[in-house]
Amino acid sequence: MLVERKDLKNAKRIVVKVGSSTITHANGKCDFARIDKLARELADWQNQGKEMILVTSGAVAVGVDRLGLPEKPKTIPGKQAAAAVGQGILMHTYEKIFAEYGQVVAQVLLTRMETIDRHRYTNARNTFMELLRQRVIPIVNENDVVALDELKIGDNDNMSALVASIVDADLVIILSDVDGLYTANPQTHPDAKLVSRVEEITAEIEASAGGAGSSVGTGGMFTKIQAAKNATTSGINLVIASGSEKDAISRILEGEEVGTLFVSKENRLQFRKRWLAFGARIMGSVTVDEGCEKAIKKAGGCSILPVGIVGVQGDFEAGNTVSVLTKEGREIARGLCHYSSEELKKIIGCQSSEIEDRVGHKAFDEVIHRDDLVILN
Ligand SMILES: Nc1ncnc2c1ncn2[C@@H]1O[C@H](COP(=O)(O)OP(=O)(O)O)[C@@H](O)[C@H]1O
Ligand SMILES: N[C@@H](CCC(=O)OP(=O)(O)O)C(=O)O
Repeated sequence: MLVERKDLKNAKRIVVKVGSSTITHANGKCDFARIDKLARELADWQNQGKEMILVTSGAVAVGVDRLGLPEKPKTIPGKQAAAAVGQGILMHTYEKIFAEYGQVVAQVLLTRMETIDRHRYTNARNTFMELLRQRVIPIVNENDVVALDELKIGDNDNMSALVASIVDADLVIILSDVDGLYTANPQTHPDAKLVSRVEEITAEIEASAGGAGSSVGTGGMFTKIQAAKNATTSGINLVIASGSEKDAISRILEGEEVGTLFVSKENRLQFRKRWLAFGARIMGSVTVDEGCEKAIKKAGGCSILPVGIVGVQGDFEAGNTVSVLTKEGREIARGLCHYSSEELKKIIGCQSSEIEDRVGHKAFDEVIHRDDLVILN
């Protein structure tokens, strides 16, 4: 069933991305009024039980201003130095303003490594989940200071889709200096029309997306379309709207027709399970006993606990995908394993309460959580 605007009211976990142009004035100084409104809206929705995550750009722009540079540096070290200066100012500003609304925030700096390396991916996910559990709003940016060129995500539009997939968000809202996707770049085509709904990202839509419209923006509409593609394929809806539009976040979450909605086609769980079943690289296997086999196969399904495991094969890391085998060696399921093969060998057949003593830490009670488990026919 295709998503309608009113369905966005049900979004529980929401990633909001703001571009440099949204939170800074044209001269690169912080736009406090805008940041204040943003923080107030996010804190208010958080108070109503939603889980909000902010992805914010602006470190370079703010750093350029603080360093008194005439323009954005062209060299990588120049940009990294500006980001190092600006990121602190950005966080200081958010921390102060969110504190006024009684909202605790956390800085999360990510690089592309967190997508490539499943161990880091899992670690990042665990940290996000813990922050959300403690009702903290994570404030995310790329770790520009250390991200090397080839290991850079490069833009926060793609970062917002990535964060949404890491935390299994329901919705991404990208706030920009433009009020959505137009049929052509509105800066060069004044008669271009706003598109309010996109069900399929066609070649024509991709062609209509040009580069950054402002001197501080990075990817323009192009990277927003890339983000929309990633999010919607992963089963996550995405809206692009204007950061200067009054109460844009609230109006979107109330189901109003604001900006452009990119509709997710796939059911998120199905997509993840499909990926697990057919896309992921199988790095090893765990053998389970009959009781465990029955438990994971019954309707609703159970997670795999250490007590049901009788064997571990291969050499894999926490976060890798593994096969689940019967004692006869038949593959009955695949799933994302929370523990490495080395750790698993220490907890075979034991109670979850013993994990910490045997492994030295306990990230999860489950070896494979049922949400990360696909049962094969
Ligand atoms: N088809 C399009 N529809 C809307 N905006 C577009 C389109 N093609 C290019 N753009 C440009 O993309 C800009 C938004 O991207 P950008 O400047 O990077 O903002 P941000 O800092 O929010 O990421 C708009 O101001 C606009 O000039
Ligand atoms: N990480 C960079 C921003 C990169 C980026 O995507 O910028 P923007 O196009 O303004 O969202 C920074 O904080 O300056």
